[in-house]
Amino acid sequence: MMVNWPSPAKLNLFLYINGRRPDGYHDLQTLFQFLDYSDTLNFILRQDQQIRLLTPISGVPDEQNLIVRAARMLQQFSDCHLGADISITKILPMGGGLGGGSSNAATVLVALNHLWKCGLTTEQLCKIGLTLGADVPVFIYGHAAFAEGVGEKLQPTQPKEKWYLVAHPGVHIPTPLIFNEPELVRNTPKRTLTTLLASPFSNDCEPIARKRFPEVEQLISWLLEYAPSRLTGTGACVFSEFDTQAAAVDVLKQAPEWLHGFVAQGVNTSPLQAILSRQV
Ligand SMILES: C[C@@](CO)(OP(=O)(O)O)[C@H](O)COP(=O)(O)OP(=O)(O)OC[C@H]1O[C@@H](n2ccc(N)nc2=O)[C@H](O)[C@@H]1O
Ligand SMILES: Nc1ncnc2c1ncn2[C@@H]1O[C@H](COP(=O)(O)OP(=O)(O)O)[C@@H](O)[C@H]1O
Repeated sequence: MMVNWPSPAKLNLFLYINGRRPDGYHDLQTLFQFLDYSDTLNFILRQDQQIRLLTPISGVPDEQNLIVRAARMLQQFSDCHLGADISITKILPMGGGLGGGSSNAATVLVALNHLWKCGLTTEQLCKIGLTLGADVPVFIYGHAAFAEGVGEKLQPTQPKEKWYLVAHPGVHIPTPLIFNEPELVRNTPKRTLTTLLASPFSNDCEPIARKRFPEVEQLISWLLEYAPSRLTGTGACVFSEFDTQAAAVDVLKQAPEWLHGFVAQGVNTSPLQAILSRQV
């Protein structure tokens, strides 16, 4: 039987930038939660070592696609002699701060580690994943988490599983553009998780995204009339939080034509984790 492997989105429920490291990367404190809204991957094993992506993603050459890169990395680190034909049904907007690319890489690492019987531990997979992107480890880890460092120091948490209206302003914000911005606040003091959870949540990247991208400003201003709303990651997506699905759907129904979005629930166990535990 062919198994569908989910590759969920994430939200950064809060994101604070505490400093810049000598290598140029930024030290963060962020709260990751998954969305029950996922791309879907399928794998057909090959007896040769070829990795083929049967459903190329427009604008992303296969050699740069995190799906292909993750599979090759796993082959290298596990000394595996098998290959795979991989296909993806993509529903997550790309470059939107929902972590779709990182999530795809994580699903490939977790699924092929299982299907190829490589036997790598979660820690080993996270180490490989981190070389592909700062957000990959949390998707492998599979639990909502408070993250520090560049996102690799993870501590499980249980934020409330609210309903979200997630909206895309239609602009692409490259992650490096935000991190290279001179006006970015980089000196938010580090706080304990207990303090952070008791304080109002915000995102240090949001003021820059709103200032540089009028579409983001327009979107957040509109949503704030209805519910608490923030940027996720470095953008460009914005999420509004609701206690019920009906309340979120209701606001989406009232939205102007230019607002493109979807409604999904925040979940503390990744849909990928849920499938994996059913496999073993
Ligand atoms: C900040 C977050 C929060 O989730 O933003 P989103 O990308 O999800 O919006 C992520 O950690 C992003 O992770 P990811 O998108 O994987 O970033 P990477 O590919 O590793 O890095 C892209 C570029 O962003 C900058 N970068 C990234 C992460 C970080 N902590 N500090 C940085 O300065 C670096 O210039 C790096 O070359
Ligand atoms: N499988 C993939 N899915 C999405 N994007 C990918 C993939 N492989 C490589 N990329 C590249 O990674 C970039 C960031 O994608 P994504 O992870 O969706 O955004 P973000 O990090 O903003 O949440 C894309 O613009 C694309 O060029």
